[in-house]
Amino acid sequence: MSLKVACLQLDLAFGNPKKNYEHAEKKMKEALLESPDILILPELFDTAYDLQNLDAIADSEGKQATSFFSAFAKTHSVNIIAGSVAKKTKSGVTNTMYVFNREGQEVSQYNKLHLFKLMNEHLFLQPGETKNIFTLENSLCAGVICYDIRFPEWIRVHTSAGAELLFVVAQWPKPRLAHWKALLVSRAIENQCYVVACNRSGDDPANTFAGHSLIIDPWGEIIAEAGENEEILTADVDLSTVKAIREQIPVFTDRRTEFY
Ligand SMILES: O=C(O)CCC(=O)C(=O)O
Repeated sequence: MSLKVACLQLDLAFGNPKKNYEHAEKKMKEALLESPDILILPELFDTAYDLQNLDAIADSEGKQATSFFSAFAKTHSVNIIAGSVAKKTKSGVTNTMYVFNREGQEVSQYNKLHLFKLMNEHLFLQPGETKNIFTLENSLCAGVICYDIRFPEWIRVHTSAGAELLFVVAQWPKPRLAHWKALLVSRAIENQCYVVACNRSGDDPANTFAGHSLIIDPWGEIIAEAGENEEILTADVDLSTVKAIREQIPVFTDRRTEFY
């Protein structure tokens, strides 16, 4: 089965959820002109990296994200990986990915498991504790957030449970663009899965972001790559190739887990 995915590589306003929602809605409508099956937004698309002000600006219990994306998905009959949002809960703020299907139903919610100390996330955010596997269009998918891609064992937990399509949402800084590409291509090759990775563009007071959202096939070939600026990146992913490659080089059944 072939699915058209559309990564919305957005520039984000620092600490301004209202502006970011308005901009995201405009870009989501623009993306619909290409009739995608799945829209993907970047990490913390609502607040950007304004961690110091999260208490004031984070989305209380994710209510805004849930109502906005659920309605958009249903109205336009499109699946949405709603990037991630800063979700305020009684026990702190989480960096939370929401996923909605075409009917507007929430099919998954995931809190970033690995917090990135280099950008002080651990001082402002609560880490997640559960994995993120869900079904869209009868396909088993997984979703992770930015720094998570440096942990191959975490991705393997998802693909060994059957995920064939991995979504990555990020605010990955430009100085480590080479890592971004190498890590994503490696995750695709070793897990023999599609990787659809949506980064942000632009900068904030402390960082310049890399852009270069990527869509990679299960052989590790980059089938679409964005530039540095805002862009809607689309590609068709044919999930039958996952099965074919997993049969050709059966790494999942060849694993010797008794030794590791
Ligand atoms: O691992 C990296 O180099 C970047 C990670 C990051 O920016 C994040 O998780 O927000």
